[in-house]
Amino acid sequence: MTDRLPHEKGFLVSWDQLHRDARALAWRLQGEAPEDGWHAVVAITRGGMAPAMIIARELDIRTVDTISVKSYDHQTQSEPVVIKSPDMEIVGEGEGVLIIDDLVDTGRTLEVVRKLMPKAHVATVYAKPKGRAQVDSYITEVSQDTWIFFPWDTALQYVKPYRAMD
Ligand SMILES: O=P(O)(O)OC[C@H]1O[C@H](OP(=O)(O)OP(=O)(O)O)[C@H](O)[C@@H]1O
Ligand code: HPA
Ligand SMILES: [Mg+2]
Repeated sequence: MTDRLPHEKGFLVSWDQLHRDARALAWRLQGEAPEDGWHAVVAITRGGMAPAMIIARELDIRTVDTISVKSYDHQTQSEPVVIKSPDMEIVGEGEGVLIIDDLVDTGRTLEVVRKLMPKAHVATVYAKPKGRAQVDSYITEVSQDTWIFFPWDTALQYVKPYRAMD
């Protein structure tokens, strides 16, 4: 995290916006489905779980699994590691499988996930330029110096009127 902050810009995503963007992604993925459809969704925990649920609902996919990737600080470990895998008997090499995450930033998380399921279709709701090549589908691109604030990390709060800040 320390190498990513501070960011010049902040992009605040509300639950409503996330729902709409995840549904837009589901619509796109429906159009990209193989002939016999997508048969499973794998959410990258934790941020991928909310969009994965919305997409699984829209595409009527009942087989939903998770993969957990832990990213370490540069100084302690340079490679993110998989600390929980999906059921490999179900996902195989990833054929007909959708891998969902909330966003791709540097692409390091997806690099590890792709190694495990090289034939899967990888989709994120948001994408930054550095990691874009790691995703097959996404909805909204933001610049590399933008930090995306997700609704589960934020809260509505009172703000002072402009005049009170003089
Ligand atoms: O493209 P990258 O540079 O690898 O970054 C993107 C990943 O980082 C965030 O997850 P994080 O590891 O912070 O965990 P979380 O989903 O549990 O919040 C985000 O949800 C992506 O999974
Ligand atoms: O822009 C971001 N927002 C939230 N989590 C993240 N993890 C990597 N980049 C981001
Ligand atoms: Mg994540």
